[in-house]
Amino acid sequence: MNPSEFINLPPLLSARGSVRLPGSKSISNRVLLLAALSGGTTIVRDLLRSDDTDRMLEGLQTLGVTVESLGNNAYKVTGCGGDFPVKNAELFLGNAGTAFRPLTAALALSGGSYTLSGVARMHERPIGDLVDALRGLGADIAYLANDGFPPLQIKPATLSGAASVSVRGDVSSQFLTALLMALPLLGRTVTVEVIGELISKPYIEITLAMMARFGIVVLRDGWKSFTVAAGSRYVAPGEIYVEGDASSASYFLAAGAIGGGPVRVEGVGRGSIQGDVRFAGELAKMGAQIEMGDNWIEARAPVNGKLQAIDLDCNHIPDAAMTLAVAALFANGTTTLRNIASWRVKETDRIHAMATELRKVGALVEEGADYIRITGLSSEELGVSENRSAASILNPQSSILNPAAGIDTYDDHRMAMCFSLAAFGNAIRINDPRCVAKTFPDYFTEFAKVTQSVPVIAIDGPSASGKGTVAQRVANELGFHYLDSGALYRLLATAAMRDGVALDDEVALAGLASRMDIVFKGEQIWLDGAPVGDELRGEACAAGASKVAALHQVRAALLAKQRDFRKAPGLVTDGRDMGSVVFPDATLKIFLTASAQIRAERRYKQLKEKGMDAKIADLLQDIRARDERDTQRSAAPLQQYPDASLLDTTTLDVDQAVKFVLNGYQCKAP
Ligand SMILES: Nc1ncnc2c1ncn2[C@@H]1O[C@H](COP(=O)(O)OP(=O)(O)O)[C@@H](O)[C@H]1O
Ligand SMILES: Nc1ccn([C@@H]2O[C@H](COP(=O)(O)OP(=O)(O)O)[C@@H](O)[C@H]2O)c(=O)n1
Repeated sequence: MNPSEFINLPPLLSARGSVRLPGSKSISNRVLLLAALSGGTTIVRDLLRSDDTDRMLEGLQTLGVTVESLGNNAYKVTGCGGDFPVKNAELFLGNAGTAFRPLTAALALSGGSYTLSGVARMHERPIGDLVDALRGLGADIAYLANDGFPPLQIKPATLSGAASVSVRGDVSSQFLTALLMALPLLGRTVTVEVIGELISKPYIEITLAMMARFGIVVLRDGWKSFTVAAGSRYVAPGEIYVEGDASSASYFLAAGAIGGGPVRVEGVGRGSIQGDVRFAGELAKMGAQIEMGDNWIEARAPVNGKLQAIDLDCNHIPDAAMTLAVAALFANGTTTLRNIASWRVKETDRIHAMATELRKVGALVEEGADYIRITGLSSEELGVSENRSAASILNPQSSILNPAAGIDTYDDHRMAMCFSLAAFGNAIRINDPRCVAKTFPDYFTEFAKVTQSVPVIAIDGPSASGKGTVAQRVANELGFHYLDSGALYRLLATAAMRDGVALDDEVALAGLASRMDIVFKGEQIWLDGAPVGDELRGEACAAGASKVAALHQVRAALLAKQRDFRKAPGLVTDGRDMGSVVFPDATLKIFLTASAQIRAERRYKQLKEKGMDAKIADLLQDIRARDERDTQRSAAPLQQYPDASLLDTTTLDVDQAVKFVLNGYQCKAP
């Protein structure tokens, strides 16, 4: 993990498309262990390849189990019938709870000497309740650091023959899962009594369903006790398919609900054994339109475009509930997610992490021991009309996120994936995005495929080529916002001259650039509370602008200010580096030019119309000087980049130029 890495997500306009989900982590790791504990071979298809499943695969291989890759996420596991060939081993299991807990139980009952360790966070995640239960069966397990926490030392033991064992169910359901999966190794009847209210019950359903696929029927009394009968042995099912990950589905379904949709996930559906498919039903309670087939689910925005807050007990969807917390940003009202105490002992303290990061994007959040309450930004507060899409409800200007700071992800894959949804409100930076490798290494690529960012038309070119005129006309035609980026450099030159800052004092100019308070109101521009007059359009100001624009720190200081203009439904912008630096992912890039002579004549006419004095020869000289400076500087020089279309207006009128851009956009628009 490299916390200094980040991914910048552009502001998103809509979501549409379909995603084939990676295999479920919970099912993958259970299947691998059960296949290893079985007699015979199992072909596992659609296995998830991720950090957590890699830890389980490595662990099993270290224990002498043969696992062969068949390609295309298929593996052949040759089971050892519960008797691991390697009797002395050290296992490192990263932060994979679904590997650590079940392996602890299986190894404790298997008669070898093993140490199990993980990353620092794994050593903070409690395991005492499982160890206590295993000790109740006679297992010899010692804590190598702190009591109740990994790392662990397991030694061969004389097992006690106890007919029943109890385990707490209210901290992590993985303790019960681990015990149940290991009990058939004892070869006698044992009953597990659950103490306390069992949390995350759907994960126990997955455990029972998987054990059944491997030939073991667990007798149960509701959620209170579970019995594995004498003579139960795991039998390899031959071939088994891993379902798509239902928790991973939640991000895409929420994207469909927030960004219009339809977004379809393939790999889970009505026939799924994973509890997290019930997330779709909870999203429907927020107003989303949901359709479901045996092996797919599809989500769209509510009919009226607005998600509604909910008050929900999330015991049945502990992981996917995190997605609801971020969806709550886009809902009217206050959402309360209850019964989520288990969030506190996951990859990180998820209640605290979620609260901290949601506040960064402007939400009002209340954090409790086992609940979180989130108030997003309602359309009433923002004056958004009824028929706008849900994505427009979160007004980007209301966001208090400092893009340079970004969203922290706490080495928690779900934090990273959840917060990608916040980009429906505003551009967002996600720190350490590679933590998604825990369960979904290609997440951001897949997310980009089904989301459409707010479109940008970037028009770059030399002075007086007609960029501003064409850009404004195109913006009007499309109903998009318009940014005259040159105005920012002109305003900086104006402010510098006003404050007596030298036009080559890079540090002072960069400071001034980041402090400037700029408001565009139609044709009128305000700088630090005062309207700016026609002097902004004069060549003296333009020459000053071109000088300050050559300074790297100035350009860096103005970068975020320019990107802030990218708002739904779209942006048309003109300048020198719009397509190359400021909006490199622009939908359409145009390099607009004309001969220097024509440009000087146009500028002359333009200045005359404004009643300003000028001479064509002087203007031609100024334009050439500026062209030279703008193209030769090292910071974001003016150039026609290969991905920009050339539009030479020397012999074109404005209407023709506008048509060229509109046609180009129509061909590229999402
Ligand atoms: N294709 C064109 N043909 C003729 N005149 C144009 C054309 N495009 C723009 N103009 C005129 O040239 C002048 C300079 O255009 P402007 O948009 O200010 O250029 P820039 O933003 O590139 O400096 C404006 O008065 C505009 O009406
Ligand atoms: N994106 C931009 C826009 C303007 N600029 C600088 O700011 C100066 C004035 O820009 P402008 O767009 O207002 O100038 P004109 O093209 O309208 O003459 C340019 O000569 C550039 O040096 C820039 O460097 N990058």
